[in-house]
Amino acid sequence: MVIEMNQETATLGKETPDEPVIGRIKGKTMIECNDVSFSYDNGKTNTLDHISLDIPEKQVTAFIGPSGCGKSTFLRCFNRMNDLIDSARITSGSINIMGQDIHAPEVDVIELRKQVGMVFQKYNPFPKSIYENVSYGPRIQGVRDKKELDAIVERSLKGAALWDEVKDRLNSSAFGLSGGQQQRLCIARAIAVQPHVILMDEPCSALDPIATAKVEELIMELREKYTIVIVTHSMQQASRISDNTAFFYLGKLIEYDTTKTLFSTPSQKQTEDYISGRFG
Ligand SMILES: Nc1ncnc2c1ncn2[C@@H]1O[C@H](COP(=O)(O)OP(=O)(O)OP(=O)(O)O)[C@@H](O)[C@H]1O
Repeated sequence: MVIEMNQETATLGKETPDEPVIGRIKGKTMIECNDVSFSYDNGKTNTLDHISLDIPEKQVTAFIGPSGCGKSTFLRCFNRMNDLIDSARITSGSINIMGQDIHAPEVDVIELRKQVGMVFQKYNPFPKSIYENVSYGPRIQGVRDKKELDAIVERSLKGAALWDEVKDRLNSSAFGLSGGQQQRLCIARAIAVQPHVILMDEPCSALDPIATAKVEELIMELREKYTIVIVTHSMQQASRISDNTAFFYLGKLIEYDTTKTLFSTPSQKQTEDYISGRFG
C-alpha cells in the first residue's frame, strides 16, 4: 500500500448539490470518504447512503446516532472488516486512507488491517498470557528477537497505560485482568503493530465508570500519535473526548463538525433533536 499524505486540509462534510455544508476544520486528512454507499445484501438495499466526510489525522472523531443508523458498519468499512460477510459490499464511492484507495486491487487487506487497527465493544484478549497477547501481532509480522519483542511489549503496555499494573505478571493469563485492564490490553495489542489509525467500536460500553474514565484518559493521550475513530452511544463521552463528531441517522450522515460546534450550535434540526434527547 502506498503511504503518502496528500492533503493539507480536511473538509468535514463535502459540499455536494444534494448535501448542505456541514462543517470544516483544518488538519491533514487521514481517511477520505467520497460518496460511500454500502449494502449487506448484494446491493438490494443500502445500509449507508452516499456518505462523504474526511477524518483528520491525530484527532479523535466520534460517530453518534440512534441504534441501527450504520455507525459500526461505516467504521468497519475503514479496515474492510465487512469483507468477511459474503453479500456485503460498497455500492458507490471510495475510501482513501493516506491517499490510497483501500479497495484498489493492489491493496493487501492484512497490511491495511495492520495500519488500521480495531478495538471492539467486548474486550477480546486471546486465551494467552499478557505478554503473548501484545507480542502476537509483531511475531506474526516476523519479529523473532526476544529483546526486540520485550521492548515492543513494554512500549505498547506503557502506551496503553497498563505497564505499571502488569509488569510483574506478564506471563499470567490475560483473563486474570479486570475488564478495564483487558480492554487496555486490547488497545496495547492494537498499538503493538504501530497502526496509523485505531477504530474503536463502543470501547467502554462493557466497562464500569472508573474503567471507562481510564480508557477515556488513554484515548486522549493516544490522540498525540494516532488517528482515532470511535463509535459511542454516549453523547457525554463524545463531548468529553472527541475533537469532531459525525451524527448519522438511517444510514445518512446528517451533520459533521467540530464536537464543540455540533453540541453547542448544531445546524440540523435532527441533530438538535437527537443531542437534546428528543429521539434515539
Ligand atoms: N452482518 C450484518 N448483516 C446484515 N445486516 C447487518 C449486519 N450488521 C448490521 N446490519 C444492519 O445494518 C444496519 C446498521 O447496523 P450498525 O450495527 O452499523 O448500526 P449502529 O448504528 O452501529 O447500531 P448500534 O448503535 O445499535 O450498534 C442495521 O439495520 C443492522 O441490522
